[in-house]
Amino acid sequence: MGSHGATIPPHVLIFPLPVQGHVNTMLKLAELLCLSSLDVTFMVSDFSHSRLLKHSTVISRFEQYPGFRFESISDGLPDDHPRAGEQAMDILPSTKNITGPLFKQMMIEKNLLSSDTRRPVTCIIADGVLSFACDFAEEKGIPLIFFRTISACSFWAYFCIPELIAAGEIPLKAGIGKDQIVNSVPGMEGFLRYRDLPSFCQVNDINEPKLHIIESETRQTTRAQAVILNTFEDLEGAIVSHIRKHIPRIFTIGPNNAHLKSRLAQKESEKSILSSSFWEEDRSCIDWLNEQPPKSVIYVSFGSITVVSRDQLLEFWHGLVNSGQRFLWVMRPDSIVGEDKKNQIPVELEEGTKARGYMVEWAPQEEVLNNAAVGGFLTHSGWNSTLESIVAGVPMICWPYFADQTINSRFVSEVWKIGFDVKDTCDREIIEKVVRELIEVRKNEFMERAENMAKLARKAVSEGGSSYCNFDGLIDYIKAMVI
Ligand SMILES: O=c1ccn([C@@H]2O[C@H](COP(=O)(O)OP(=O)(O)O[C@H]3O[C@H](CO)[C@@H](O)[C@H](O)[C@H]3O)[C@@H](O)[C@H]2O)c(=O)[nH]1
Ligand SMILES: C[C@H]1CC[C@@H]2C(C(=O)O)=CO[C@@H](O)[C@@H]21
Repeated sequence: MGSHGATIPPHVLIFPLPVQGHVNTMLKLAELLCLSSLDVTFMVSDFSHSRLLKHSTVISRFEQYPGFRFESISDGLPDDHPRAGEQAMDILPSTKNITGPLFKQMMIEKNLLSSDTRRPVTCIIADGVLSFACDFAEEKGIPLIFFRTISACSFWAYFCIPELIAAGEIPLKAGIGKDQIVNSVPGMEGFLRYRDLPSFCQVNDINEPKLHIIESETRQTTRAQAVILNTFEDLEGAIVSHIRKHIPRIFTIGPNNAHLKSRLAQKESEKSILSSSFWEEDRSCIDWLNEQPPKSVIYVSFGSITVVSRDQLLEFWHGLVNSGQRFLWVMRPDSIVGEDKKNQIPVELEEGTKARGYMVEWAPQEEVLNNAAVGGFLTHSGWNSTLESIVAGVPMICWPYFADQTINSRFVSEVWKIGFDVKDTCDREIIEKVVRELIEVRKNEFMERAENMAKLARKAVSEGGSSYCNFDGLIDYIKAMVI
């Protein structure tokens, strides 16, 4: 680096779990760091990289930041692995056992990614479920910050797994139903039921590997110098204060999508939404939405991992059609599982869809949620979808599939009161009823609360807001790491 060393910025390596939701939010963090003139290397799996090259705008988007680079590495899974449904969890052992050693080898061979113009990595921001990155950082003396991409409420529930086990609250005792209130997660007494715990905690066998992987990854968060959470104080401050007793240095900087928008607006640079999709976005749905009345459409999407059986699909479909409301439904090509998936669709559903519905394989979701025609979101309660809906002021119907989603949905319905939680059922009568309630019967009440929450989210990421200030603090902290 020679005599210019002092002027060369810090170099941050960002390493997400290679899953759509994680990559989306960490790419937004990457752009935020680039806007603060830091050098950034984004480590992505070969599989995600090829998807991003094919379907997203990341390459053209990041061309404007000379300090940005991609590196790609194997996620340890075969190319034809579904990376969805039941098998989504395979990514944790595969990254630990295969990606971990490859990462170490790459970092050593590439001199910690240094070059004539770049410092060796000065700070690693790793996904909070990639503890192998922390092993490497400790060995080399590189500061490491964990970014756990889930909600604070789900992180805190995971953090309390040892207490939940010690209190005999997991696994569920024989003869006790899933509506049993759980008391070992401080701050959630009284409203958290067993069925709301993150799905990996709802085990029959205490030796279930999923439970222990997630417990171990979560507890190892304390090894980091600091932790980033994609949330904001007005939303989850009370829960974050419990976590701060164990991890004092937490930067709540979210919602990341709104934060990036706010900083870009200040710089008066590129204002469009960064697309980091692994699937081709079908923009025809925006034309369709533009022809619908204000707040009349229920948007349906279950994210990048959820799969449904044909029976479940038909229940949702009947419910939506019978509700008489308009709907835009994202049906990922790989999201229907089971032997009978090619069976014919009943005529009444085809007709109901032609009359009031529109289907795509993947949508520009943030743009959809911000379209004036959208009045509700039937979601799997992935954390990005939840925050994107909050920012857009769109109330939700939650049908959580797995992981953190089961607790996010409880917070949506019982704490923030901006939607319904229909977890564990998708009966057509229930779907029909909640869609009507959200879009018609109790529309004003839900809209008012959702719009208030959206205002708080925007305030958090505006100059002087909690997330805005915390992000400035994060940048100072990363700069102070460079000697
Ligand atoms: O048609 C679509 C559907 C989704 N998205 C985007 O894809 C992302 C999906 O993220 P998320 O809602 O978080 O769902 P998953 O992809 O399922 O996310 C995984 O990662 C999240 C963050 O850790 C967790 O909260 C989830 O439980 C986990 O399944 C969001 O940014 C959406 O805007 C699109 O752009 N178009
Ligand atoms: C595949 C799942 C393993 C854990 C990850 C996660 C988390 O707890 O950080 C949330 O949902 C999934 O994306 C990941």
